Amino acid sequence: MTPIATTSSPVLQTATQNALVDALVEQGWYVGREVIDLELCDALNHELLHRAAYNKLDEAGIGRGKQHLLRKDIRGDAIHWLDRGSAAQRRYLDAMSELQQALNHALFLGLFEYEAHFSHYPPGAFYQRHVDSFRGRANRVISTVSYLTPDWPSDAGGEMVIYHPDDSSLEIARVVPEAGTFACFLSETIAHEVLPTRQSRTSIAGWFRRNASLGGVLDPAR
Ligand SMILES: O=C(O)CCC(=O)C(=O)O
Ligand SMILES: [Fe+2]
Repeated sequence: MTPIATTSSPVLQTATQNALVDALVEQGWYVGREVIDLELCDALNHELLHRAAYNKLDEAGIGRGKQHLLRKDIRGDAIHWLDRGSAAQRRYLDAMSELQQALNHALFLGLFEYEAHFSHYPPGAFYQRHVDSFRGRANRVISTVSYLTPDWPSDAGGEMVIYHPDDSSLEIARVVPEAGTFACFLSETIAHEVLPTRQSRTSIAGWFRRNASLGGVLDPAR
């Protein structure tokens, strides 16, 4: 009889974590293909598509707290914040907290929290060029994106463009949003955008944060 496996394979291999840390230090960004466990991507993808089909997503906006605005001309995705509500979410968030420890250990970043949301971009949706954190209010320190759609066709659009940290008009990478691919970059310095997608596009965007609360004013996560 085959013994039943008691441990599942790691979501992010140690070698991947090491390569990621090196790339962040050297260039401020990392992209790896086939690095997130595909079974996990599949489970997360189904959860997100189910929510999309039953209208259980919120239209995404820009800005946080009281400055939150809906701007379809800037971003067209619909989201759901991860809440540990499924085994797949828990496995993903546990892997991100392992990555948080590795980043803190190697880079002394003092990251203390991770927030993440599912994103569904319907056909035609995009997210214009932006940075995820504003200088001087560096609560979001490192951005992560995991892609969930299997077999992304080469003519489907929806790539994430990464721009040069010193020249935000200079394109340095184009990331195909295919299941298994994981991207990670410095939230304050790396501008990026999502090109218009021609088919439904699924992902999880997340941020390792530092606490930026000042003078007793609570810094809202969202
Ligand atoms: O989905 C992506 O490729 C990037 C999404 C993004 O930039 C964001 O949600 O801030
Ligand atoms: Fe972003």
